[in-house]
Amino acid sequence: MPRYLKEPEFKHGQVARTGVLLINLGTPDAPTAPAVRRYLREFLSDPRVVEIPRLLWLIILNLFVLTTRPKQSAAKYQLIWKREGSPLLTWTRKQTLLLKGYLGERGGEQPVITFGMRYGNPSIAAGLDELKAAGCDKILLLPLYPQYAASTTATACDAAFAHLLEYRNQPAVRSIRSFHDHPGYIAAMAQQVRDYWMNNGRPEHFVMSFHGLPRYTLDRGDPYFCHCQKTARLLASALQLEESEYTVSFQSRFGRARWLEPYTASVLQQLGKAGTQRVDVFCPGFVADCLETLEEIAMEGKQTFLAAGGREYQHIPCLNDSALWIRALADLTTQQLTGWEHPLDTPENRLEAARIATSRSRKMGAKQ
Ligand SMILES: C=CC1=C(C)c2cc3[nH]c(cc4nc(cc5[nH]c(cc1n2)c(C)c5CCC(=O)O)C(CCC(=O)O)=C4C)c(C)c3C=C
Ligand SMILES: [Fe+2]
Ligand SMILES: [Fe+2]
Repeated sequence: MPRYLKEPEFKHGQVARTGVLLINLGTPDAPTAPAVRRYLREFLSDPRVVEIPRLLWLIILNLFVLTTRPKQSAAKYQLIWKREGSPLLTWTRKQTLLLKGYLGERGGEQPVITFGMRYGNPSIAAGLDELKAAGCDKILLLPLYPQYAASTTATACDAAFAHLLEYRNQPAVRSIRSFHDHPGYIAAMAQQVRDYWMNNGRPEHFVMSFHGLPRYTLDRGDPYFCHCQKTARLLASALQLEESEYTVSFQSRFGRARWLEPYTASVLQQLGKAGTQRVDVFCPGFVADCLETLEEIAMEGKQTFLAAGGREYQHIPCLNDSALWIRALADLTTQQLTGWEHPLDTPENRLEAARIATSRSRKMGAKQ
């Protein structure tokens, strides 16, 4: 039964607020095979992620993928797991706290900020419930994927909208579709890379590696590939790189189908074979370091490049908690919230709400 049939949700005297829900992919609860299996089951059962005929895929998923991959992936997660937990979760939590602090420093009315994960914990539903309990009647969804893909951004919004089916008193909702060309995001990445080069010297070749997608997504109209190319072009231009000095590639291929090309592993192999002295790899599509950057790029990528004959390999960390990135997040948020005032959010109504709240708490106090 939908929850709204059971619960009256209208609270008299509650002051309306604005909420921001940061959303990321999610990660297993522990680096163990059972926890990774639970996570992969939820992730890979999403029809937005694997678009092959349902029945066929559920058979493959249950008979082959979930019987072998959890153990292999858990071993990889063990290599990158931190004392506080999964890097993706800890960075997302830190970004949320820093954004709160940053907006707090700007003064004025502050939105309520929290985060939710599309798969695993804490969920998008829990994040929305938290915002609702705080009295938010306007909610901004901010999926932390710079480039739009149906398998990431769209499914994150789907999950949020699906949870709203449970509410009687729904908030107004806005969502950020992509920020692949946002000047603040590009500037933050350019600074991150420049700082790295200042401390560690410059490479002979620079690789920008994005998460891959099946090639059919491009044919079906997903803008992801084009968003990645635009991000790469803007970042290369901010770094004043010539076209011959960098390569754009796609990592994390899953399954046997053709994915977006060139594949990062092939690019690293070719660069190694060509005797490149030093390659630096940066992952603009990930705003937080995670399994795909810390294991696949920093560890596996290095092995691939060195085994092919390359000399030196560096993985440049993702934006994580860098100052310009938190500022970019604050700008993205503020730009969306500006001009979204509630028509009834007048000083008179706020005063009225405060009066109701005060008289109610006085009555409660008298009872005790
Ligand atoms: C940044 C954008 C991402 C896109 C686009 C994306 C598409 C996509 N991914 C898979 C399969 C897997 N991805 C896995 C991990 C993973 N993927 C992203 C981001 C994107 N995925 C992140 C941030 C992570 C890391 C999560 C973490 O816990 O650190 C995994 C799980 C690990 C493994 O077993 O390899 C799978 C599987 C598909 C099929 C897909 C698009 C169709
Ligand atoms: Fe992925
Ligand atoms: Fe991977």
